Amino acid sequence: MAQPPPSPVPSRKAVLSYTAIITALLVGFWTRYSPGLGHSEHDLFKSFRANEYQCQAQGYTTEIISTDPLLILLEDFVSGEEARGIIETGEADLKTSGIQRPGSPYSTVTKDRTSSTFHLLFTTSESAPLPLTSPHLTCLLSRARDFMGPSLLSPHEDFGTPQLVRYAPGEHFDEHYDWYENLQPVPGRRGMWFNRVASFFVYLDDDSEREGGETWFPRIEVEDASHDEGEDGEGKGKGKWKRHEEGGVMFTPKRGRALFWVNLMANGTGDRRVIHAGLPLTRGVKSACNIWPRRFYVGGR
Ligand SMILES: O=C(O)CCC(=O)C(=O)O
Ligand SMILES: [Fe+2]
Repeated sequence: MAQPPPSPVPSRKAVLSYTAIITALLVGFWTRYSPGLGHSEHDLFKSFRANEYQCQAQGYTTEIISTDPLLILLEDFVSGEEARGIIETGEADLKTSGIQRPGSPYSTVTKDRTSSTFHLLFTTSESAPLPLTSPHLTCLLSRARDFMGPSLLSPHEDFGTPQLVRYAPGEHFDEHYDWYENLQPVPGRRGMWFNRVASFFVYLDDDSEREGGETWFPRIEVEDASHDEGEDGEGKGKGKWKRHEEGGVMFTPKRGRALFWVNLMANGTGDRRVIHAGLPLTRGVKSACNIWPRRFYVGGR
């Protein structure tokens, strides 16, 4: 007897295999070619936390300290509630930062400012990665994105992993750059590279006992405040910043205060003028948050 012709309807097994293959291809394509995490801070916020926490509008002020390189001082950039939430999110994971080596987040260190020779960078502070699922952090990141605007941080670029840092008395952070000497691979995205186009350094706590711990930019000069002491003797910086005796400008930590600066020059190379340090904390505690917006490059170093 003749065999019946093969059925034109694919078997159940075949349909399942096709579906599995197509899904794997789609996932692979997404992982490799999707542009950054994009609005991850908004998306994560919306999807996980919308019913639990609403971002509050935050009226902050700005003061341009330097236009070239661009360095801006922000006041009230984070609310007390957000600052407390961010500290709570990261503090259980704080670990001694220790000595950083090449390839680590701070791979570009020069202590003598004239050579680009690698020196070991020393920080005695503690640090912890901050998960993007923290609602307070996502509110801050979305404010940071709006502050930068899409020409400096395009919608498909992101903030990588923000970091909580904490200093105890005697702790400091040597002079360093936040940008990398070489482009870094974007984990999980073959062919995608990044560098830290700018930095936000946000002070998160207030400690009436605190002394020291200023953030110092030795190569950014401001007009000498001593020419204009004013009635309070605080000079033009009004207690927010002042000239360092060895040159450059240093900023006093205060909750809500933040520094924003641009790390990369127009041609994409790191700007050596934004070298900075965390001066030794002599009393109290200092907690802050690093946010490093990433510029993406496709196709290699
Ligand atoms: O502690 C400071 O004032 C600066 C810290 C810093 O620059 C960093 O963590 O990258
Ligand atoms: Fe830094």
